[in-house]
Amino acid sequence: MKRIAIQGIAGSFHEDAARKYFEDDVEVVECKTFTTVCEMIDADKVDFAVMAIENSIAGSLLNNYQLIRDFHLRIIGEIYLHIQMNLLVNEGVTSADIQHIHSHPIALQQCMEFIESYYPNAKLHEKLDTAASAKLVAEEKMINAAAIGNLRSGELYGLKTLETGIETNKKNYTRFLILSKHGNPTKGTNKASVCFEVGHFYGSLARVLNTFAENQINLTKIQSVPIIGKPNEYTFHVDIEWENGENYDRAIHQVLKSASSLSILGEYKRGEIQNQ
Ligand SMILES: O=C(O)C(=O)C[C@]1(C(=O)O)C=C[C@@H](O)C=C1
Repeated sequence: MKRIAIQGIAGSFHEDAARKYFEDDVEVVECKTFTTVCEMIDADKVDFAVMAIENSIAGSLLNNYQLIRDFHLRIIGEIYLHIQMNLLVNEGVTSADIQHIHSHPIALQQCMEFIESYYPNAKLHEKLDTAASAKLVAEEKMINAAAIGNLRSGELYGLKTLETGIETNKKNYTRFLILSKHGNPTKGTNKASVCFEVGHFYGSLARVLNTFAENQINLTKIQSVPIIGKPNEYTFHVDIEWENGENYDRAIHQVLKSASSLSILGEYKRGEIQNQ
């Protein structure tokens, strides 16, 4: 059984992602912060980590890009999870009783339309993860509060579901990266995450991007991450996909000539977004 570090506790979406990717062959190691997650891999206390990197509504988790670089972690895979949110309460609690709503900040953001329409006066409480909110509402036997999370967290902590599918946009996906300390060479890779820096002159970024295009490398994401302590300077993180591995190798060799630095954070098999 593989030991997997996640930020959050059992019942969180991170646990779902870990179970789905490793087909339930997991012992989840709960961590309070993403930094602890990275420390656990670094200290060889876990085999892998699962880390959210972006959500289709809330956007990228910029700090996680930084952590992956700081800890020199390898990206060995990815998984997309369709995120459905639910309003969870203790037995006997009705919608009229709800004055407080607890959840992860991104989960609250994903349900803002529902909250503003039905609970405009509720006090929102940001917690470390959705499952921790469900656990808190259950353990404290709150009778004027609800948690927002997945159905499993409700079952796990004994809450009932008052409303289901309360996310604003039904096409709500979170992409999770699978991280390890030592990347194992995998066969059949068709995607890579790389990061690079370019000089401050016109066309420097365009030249790198053109190199990918000229080699038929499909760019699926570009994210600039500020370099701390260097105002107006950025590291560019890109995700790229290819049909032919030779094109990828050639593109990387050519990019090395125009970027001032380049790191390959991982080569892996692209995850599929399953349309619901
Ligand atoms: O709180 C959780 O359950 C998490 O796994 C965190 C998290 C996130 O970081 O975005 C994961 C998926 C959802 O987008 C909402 C919250």
